[in-house]
Amino acid sequence: MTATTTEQTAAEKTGARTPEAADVITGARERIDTLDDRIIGLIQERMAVSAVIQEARISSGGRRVNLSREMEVLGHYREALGKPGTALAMTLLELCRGRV
Ligand SMILES: O=C(O)C(=O)C[C@]1(C(=O)O)C=C[C@@H](O)C=C1
Repeated sequence: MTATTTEQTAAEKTGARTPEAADVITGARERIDTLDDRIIGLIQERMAVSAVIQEARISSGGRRVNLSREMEVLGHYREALGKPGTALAMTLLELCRGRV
């Protein structure tokens, strides 16, 4: 690429060394972008449901956080995804807690 142009070839964008590999990667990246949009939508839906629970608990006089339930959620993700699942669940709980 020269200093005067910002256009990249498919191979440069994907890191592939052949046009065939570049096509595979470009198609798979589109699927990943679609999956990421769905995952983000599901996370936003989870945040809204979690807010309903926390609101009900707080307005009934309870606490926002329920640690025993958080342990169940962490265990669920760890069983499905291993150690990184725990980190993912902690991030999800951080996103979901304290929005009420
Ligand atoms: O299940 C609950 O009791 C919730 O409040 C939901 C939730 C969650 O987002 O999973 C959020 C906060 C609590 O500390 C525990 C879990």
